[in-house]
Amino acid sequence: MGTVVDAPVVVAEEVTENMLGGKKVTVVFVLGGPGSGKGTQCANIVEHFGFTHLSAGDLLRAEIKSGSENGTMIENMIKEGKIVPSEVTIKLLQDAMIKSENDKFLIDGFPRNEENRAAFENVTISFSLFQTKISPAFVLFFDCSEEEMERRLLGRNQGRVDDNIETIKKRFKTFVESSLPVIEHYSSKDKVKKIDAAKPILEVFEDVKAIFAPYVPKAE
Ligand SMILES: Nc1ncnc2c1ncn2[C@@H]1O[C@H](COP(=O)(O)OP(=O)(O)OP(=O)(O)O)[C@@H](O)[C@H]1O
Ligand SMILES: O=c1ccn([C@@H]2O[C@H](COP(=O)(O)O)[C@@H](O)[C@H]2O)c(=O)[nH]1
Repeated sequence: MGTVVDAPVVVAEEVTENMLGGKKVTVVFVLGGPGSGKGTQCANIVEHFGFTHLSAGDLLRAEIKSGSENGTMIENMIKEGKIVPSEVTIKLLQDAMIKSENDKFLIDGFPRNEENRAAFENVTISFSLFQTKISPAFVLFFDCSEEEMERRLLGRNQGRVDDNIETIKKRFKTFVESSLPVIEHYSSKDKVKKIDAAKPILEVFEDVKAIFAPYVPKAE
């Protein structure tokens, strides 16, 4: 039998807030039901306010395409409207944030349940003798009726495996049971900015613009 050696204890000199890959990051969570218009509005925010858009769903779909060992599991979860284990999604998000040269991120469609939220906020990222925790500046919540969201998803026509009525119903159920509690959590901390997402795209963006006004990029 070999000798058992304890893992070295690394004592962090400092625990910082929202430091990642040597930069101070601003994170906005973009939440709302399936088809509420999160991706559409994130594209507008990127263009006007210089954020980088990280869609958790897009990262998971890219992971399937890449032939990763998690691909089949992720695809099955998406087809069932279920939530992929936190560690998989958080690793994809963190890697994308570290790789990016930007320091302002829209995290779209995550956290999807309380476990996602706690895992993301409690994860301690260590580099050198520093440790960091990341929490959102605020949560942008797109509020829309299921009737309208269903109409939009059935008309989206992007060939997604989950834009069929059977999976859409499951996604709505997951949203109500698992994702709304996340929004309630941040609401209790006064961090939620709610948008009426049933309005036409340009009108929704007018409301979004008012919220992002403090983030206008500096002129070069
Ligand atoms: N305000 C709006 N009014 C009408 N149609 C909209 C509006 N916003 C988005 N759409 C359309 O609805 C569909 C879904 O929008 P989008 O993909 O932005 O939603 P999402 O919330 O990101 O969805 P998912 O969570 O499924 O990825 C798209 O076809 C989009 O063009
Ligand atoms: O954090 C996440 C984000 C997404 N999923 C799974 O992907 C699909 C599609 O997500 P969209 O945001 O609509 O692109 C979603 O229904 C989940 O199955 C996830 O598990 N975790």
